[in-house]
Amino acid sequence: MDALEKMHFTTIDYVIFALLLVTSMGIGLYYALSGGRQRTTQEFLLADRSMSCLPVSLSLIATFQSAVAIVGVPAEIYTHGTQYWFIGCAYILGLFIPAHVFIPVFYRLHLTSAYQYLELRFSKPVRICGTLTFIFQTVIYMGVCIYTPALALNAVTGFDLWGAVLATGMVCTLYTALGGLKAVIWTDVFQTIVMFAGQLAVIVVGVQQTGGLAEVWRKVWEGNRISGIDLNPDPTERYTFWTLGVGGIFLMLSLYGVNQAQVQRYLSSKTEREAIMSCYMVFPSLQVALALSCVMGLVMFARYCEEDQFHKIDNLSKNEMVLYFVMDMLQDLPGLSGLFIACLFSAALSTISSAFNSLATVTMEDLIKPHCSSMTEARATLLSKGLACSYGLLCLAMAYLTHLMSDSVLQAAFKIFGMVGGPLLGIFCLGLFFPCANSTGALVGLGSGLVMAFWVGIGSIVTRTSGGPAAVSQFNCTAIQLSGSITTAIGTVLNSTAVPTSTSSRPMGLQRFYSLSFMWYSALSSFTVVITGLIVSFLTGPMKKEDVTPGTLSPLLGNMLFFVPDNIKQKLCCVTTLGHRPIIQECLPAQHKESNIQAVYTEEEEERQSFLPTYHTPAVEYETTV
Ligand SMILES: CC(C)(CO)[C@@H](O)C(=O)NCCC(=O)O
Ligand code: NA
Repeated sequence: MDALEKMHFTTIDYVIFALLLVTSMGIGLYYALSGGRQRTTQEFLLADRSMSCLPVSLSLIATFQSAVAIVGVPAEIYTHGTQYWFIGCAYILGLFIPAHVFIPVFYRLHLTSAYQYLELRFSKPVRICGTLTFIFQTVIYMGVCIYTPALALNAVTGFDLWGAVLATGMVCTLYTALGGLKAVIWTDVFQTIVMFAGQLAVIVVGVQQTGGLAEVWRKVWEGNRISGIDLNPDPTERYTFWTLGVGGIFLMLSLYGVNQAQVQRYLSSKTEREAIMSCYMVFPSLQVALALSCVMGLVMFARYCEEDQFHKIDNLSKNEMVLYFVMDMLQDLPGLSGLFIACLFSAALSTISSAFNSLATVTMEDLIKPHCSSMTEARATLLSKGLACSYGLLCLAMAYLTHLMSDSVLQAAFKIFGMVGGPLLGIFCLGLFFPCANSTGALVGLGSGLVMAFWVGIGSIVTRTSGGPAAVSQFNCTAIQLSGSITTAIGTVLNSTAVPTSTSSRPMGLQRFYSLSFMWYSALSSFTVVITGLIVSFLTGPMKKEDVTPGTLSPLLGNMLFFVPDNIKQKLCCVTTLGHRPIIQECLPAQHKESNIQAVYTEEEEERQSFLPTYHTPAVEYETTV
């Protein structure tokens, strides 16, 4: 990059970028001064449980759509073709399952932190381990998120790297600490719109400058960027239909099903129905987000595939390409490059603000409150704000750590999600679907899931084998006109063979284990948790059905075991069916009868019943059957 001259921002670009920061601050201040003025933890951490589905859904997609995806996905498409786009298939089950499995249980238990569930279902130590794992995951992830846009901006425009990190970190900390979850959600809405607008603007101008849609299509087609579906079953191939469409489901579940940042948004919804609706509404928006970044990669390819353009971008790192493309193209259109920078930073801000708020929530609810039961609401709220600020500072420190690490940021994010998020997904599944799982099983399971994930994850980093070929050689669209058949033949081979092009022999033994595609990390580690958890539970004495807290098992359990005779089912998992409605029958222990940890059934019960065809029975039915 140093060889290339740095590009420059005009005043209007700076103004647009500043407007993003000022508007976000303004939203923070508005919620600091309106409503309940952020005087209770309910308002600060859960937006008074009053949100409707539209803002919640936009906020849900904003949380895990950071600058990492905005710069990472187009670079991936540019270098390897559109295979990655198949991750869109994973969104179907990846959102449907959270909506109908995780949301109902969490919402009805009236939780604040997702990890409260682990205490209700297992024990306090499990809750604390879950919380610490989440904190670990989020702290690393937010370092990558804040660093990525600053690095890209610095590489291409020479804009001060740490200045950008500091400015975004500070603004984000301030509006998060002042305005609470309401500010976080509404800034997410604003920032998501800016994000879409920025990407769309770049695509429109890009298509125009490349000579129109037909020309872009011709170039990407002849340049072999349109990948057919790759059904290669080899789990070490980085991206195939299986790693993306099936492995991706587990990734999505760990993010949209059990991650505190998302669970907190479901819980802030007015009703359970709104929470489920918001999860449904994520689907189209996430497809749009994916399509925008994939198309941007294609336009980028069309622009640089000519012989004389090729060198401009070919020697850049994957994290710098997109910004170079944007600045190169928009140089004569003042304002538009500013809009794209705003898009990049919007994506980053909306992710780290969610991180600060969810970290403050779990630290308060899971680590502090249980030990200070006498704390006043005012003190607790003040402390939560202090926590949000402290995590803001920690985020800056993490940005520095990321600086020391070098990897494609998209792969880095997926590895973090899989290595740490996967075991968390496993422990929630163990609790929801396996009544016999006990607390020891859960703890050992979580531990072994983490060990397994770190073993393969660190192994892949040390041996540099993270799943298949690192880079496919570039295809040049003019070269194809000259020797089309040869290049097409190479392309076909690349798309269909199991043999990594970079190494001549298949990795064997442990080496092969280390080269597992990172898209499988979530599935691998969550299965490890469930299987180890079950084995240890059986060895140490499975949980007795009377001891399982009501409302902590998935109501779908009965439906899923429809083929098992009722009496065995009852023995197996204390679930029985009454007509078509599964109920958790005999599990209701005497001590829970009037306990407040029983599932909460509100006046929306009726509405919910009509919304979902086969569902959990209201609390009344517990009483009649016990
Ligand atoms: C989480 C998914 C896969 C959902 O599409 C996507 O947003 C993504 O690729 N995220 C990468 C991580 C990030 O953008 O921070
Ligand atoms: Na974001």
